[in-house]
Parts: sequence; C-alpha cells; structure tokens
Amino acid sequence: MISKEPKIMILGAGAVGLSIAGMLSKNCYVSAVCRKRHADAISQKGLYKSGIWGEEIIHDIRCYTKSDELFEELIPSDNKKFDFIIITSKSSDTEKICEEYQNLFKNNIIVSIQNGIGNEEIIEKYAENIIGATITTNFSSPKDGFVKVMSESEPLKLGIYPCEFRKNSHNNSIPDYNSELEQLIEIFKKSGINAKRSKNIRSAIWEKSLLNIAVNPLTALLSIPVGDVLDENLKSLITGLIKETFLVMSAKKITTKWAGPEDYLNYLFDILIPSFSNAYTSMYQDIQLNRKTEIDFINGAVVRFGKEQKIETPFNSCICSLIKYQENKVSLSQCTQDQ
Ligand SMILES: NC(=O)C1=CN([C@@H]2O[C@H](COP(=O)(O)OP(=O)(O)OC[C@H]3O[C@@H](n4cnc5c(N)ncnc54)[C@H](OP(=O)(O)O)[C@@H]3O)[C@@H](O)[C@H]2O)C=CC1
Ligand SMILES: CC(C)(CO)C(=O)C(=O)O
Repeated sequence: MISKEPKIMILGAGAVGLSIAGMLSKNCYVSAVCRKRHADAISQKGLYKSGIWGEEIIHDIRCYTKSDELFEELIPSDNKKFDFIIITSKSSDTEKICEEYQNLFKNNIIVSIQNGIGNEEIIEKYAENIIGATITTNFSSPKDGFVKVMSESEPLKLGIYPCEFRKNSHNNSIPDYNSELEQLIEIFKKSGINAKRSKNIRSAIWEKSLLNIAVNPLTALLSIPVGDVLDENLKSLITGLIKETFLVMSAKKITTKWAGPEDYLNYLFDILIPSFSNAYTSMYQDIQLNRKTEIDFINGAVVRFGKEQKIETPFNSCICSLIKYQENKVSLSQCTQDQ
C-alpha cells in the first residue's frame, strides 16, 4: 500500500534524476542522493528547472551525499520507508550505487530510469522487485543545482522487469506488484510527466537503446547535435550499427514493434531524429565534461552479445574503440596534468 504522500528516493540524481525529483516534489516527499556540489546549491538556492517541464525553483527536495548521512536519518523511524527507490545514475555507476544503498532495498521496489542494456540485471543481484523504464526526453545540467529539460518524443515507459509474467530462478511464477506500478504511473502523470505502462519493458529497453546505439557515440565523437547525423555519410554508418543490432536482438529472441531494421531506420531518420534535432546527447555531454561514457552498456552490449551468439559486429566494435580512445586520451591528459 502506497502512503498518502508517497515517499520517493532518487539515487544518483543529476540531469535526469533532479528533473524528475523537481516534478515529483509537487505530490511526493522526495529525497535524492546526489553529489555535494548539487546538494549545496540546492540547499542554498533551491533547484532551478527550466525548459519543457516548466520553469521553476523548487525548495522541498531533501538531498543526501553519502549513505551514512541517509541511514543515520532513517534509523529510528520505520515510517520513513520509501514507496519507490528510483535509480537515475549513469549505467557505469549502477553497481556501486546498489552496493552503497542495498540496505534500503529490502522489501522495496527499485525503479531504473536509465539508458543502456544490463542495469536491471545488476539491480537484480540486490533486489527482487524491479521496474524497468525508458525515458526519451533530453536533459542537461548546465550548472550545479540547475537542470534543463528539452525535446521529448515519447512518454516515460514503465514496466515490471523483465516482463509481466516473471518467474524466479526455479521457474515458478512470482507475485507481481501491478497495483504499485499503476500507482507510480499515476504519481508521474499527476506530477506532469507523461507516463505509460509497458507490458514488455525488456523489449522496450532494447527499442529505446536503438536510438542511443545510433546517435550517442557519433554525436559525442563529432561534437554535433542529434540532427547533424542525418548527413548521408553518417546515415550509412548508422545503418550498419542498426542492422548488426537487429541480428543480435533476433538471436536473443528480443522482438520489437518494427518488422526489421529497414522499418526502424525509416522511423529513426524520418521521425525520431528530427524530433531531437537540436539536442545534445548524454554521451556528448560526458565527453565534453571529460567523464567516462556508458558505451559498455550501449554499443558495447551489442558487441558482447554478438560474441556470445557468434555474430560479427564490426560497426559497433569500431565505434566502441573510438569512444574508448577518446576516454583514454582524456584520462591520460589528466594524469599528465596531475604530475
Ligand atoms: N541526459 C539525457 O538527456 C538522458 C539521459 N538518460 C539516461 O539517464 C541516466 C542518467 O543520465 P544523466 O542524468 O544525464 O546523468 P548525470 O551524470 O547528469 O547524473 C548522474 C549523477 O549521479 C551522480 N552519482 C553517481 N554515483 C553517485 C553516488 N554514488 N552518489 C551520489 N551521486 C552519484 C553523478 O555524479 P558524477 O558525475 O560526479 O559521478 C551524476 O551527478 C543515464 O543512464 C543516461 O543515459 C536517458 C535519457 C536522456
Ligand atoms: C533521447 C536522448 C537522445 C536524449 O538526449 C538520450 O537518450 C540521450 O541523450 O542519452
């Protein structure tokens, strides 16, 4: 049973997590684990939010920066248990976040609002009840305690992971949390976030990843907005990336709503990319800010599964190597500066 004022914890709150925290704070008791730079700015001036989710300053988000602070506050009162714990860190931080906050996970529902393939499999090692999600909206955080929400082309999709008919490791059907999922969707909608249920969230996650596989590394490597990948040379590269991914998905029996790669590519080039023309992807932002990217969970996942299924993935392997080169170049120059 969800409390009257739902209690939501957001773990790894940056551009996406703080934007969601800001929206949910209208109807929920929201806490967020974020970096100190954001926590300090928010406690001093509030969270500044601009863009298509509205322009406002939000004062009622409780920010924490370390697990011990949080646990100290939670210890005496059982009634502070969260209704939902939402992870919005980069995929490369999911394991660390789970390790750090696993004491909160017992009997809780953990929601992953992240890009990439494999987050839910990591969370599964720490929690039983998982809601997967896809978000096709563009976010950035130009300053500490400041978020900007730009183009949005699809509703936030949420579903019981891996799908409605879950089984445990003994192949027994296990109880679902349908009503909690429905309530979470209502909470999002009431807070102004367009959300809907997905009956097969595992497939939906692959469907969303196709966009990230196609545009994230190219926009990051070439320092361009999403719309620029419609250049004919880049379109042929994207065609290679997507065709390989469909072969891998088909070997893994992941079905999508598209008949095949050509069908998806028409949608990508004619509808999806134009709807994000001026956006800068999360991987572009990572490379610009000298951060590690999520390549291992995006194109890297295609390469890994391709190896398992004995399917060649030269386009995805090449793009991974280029991103790794870029990441290493940055960390090498940081080491030289430190010396
Ligand atoms: N930005 C976008 O437009 C979109 C992003 N997504 C996906 O959503 C997810 C989040 O992306 P985004 O919000 O852009 O990423 P951000 O990097 O802006 O946010 C994640 C935040 O979590 C922080 N963090 C990581 N580990 C911890 C920890 N242990 N304790 C406290 N804070 C921590 C990071 O800090 P630090 O950087 O210092 O490690 C960072 O501030 C990703 O999977 C991304 O691909 C999906 C759709 C669109
Ligand atoms: C949808 C898109 C392209 C929005 O920015 C995204 O998922 C990302 O940047 O990682």
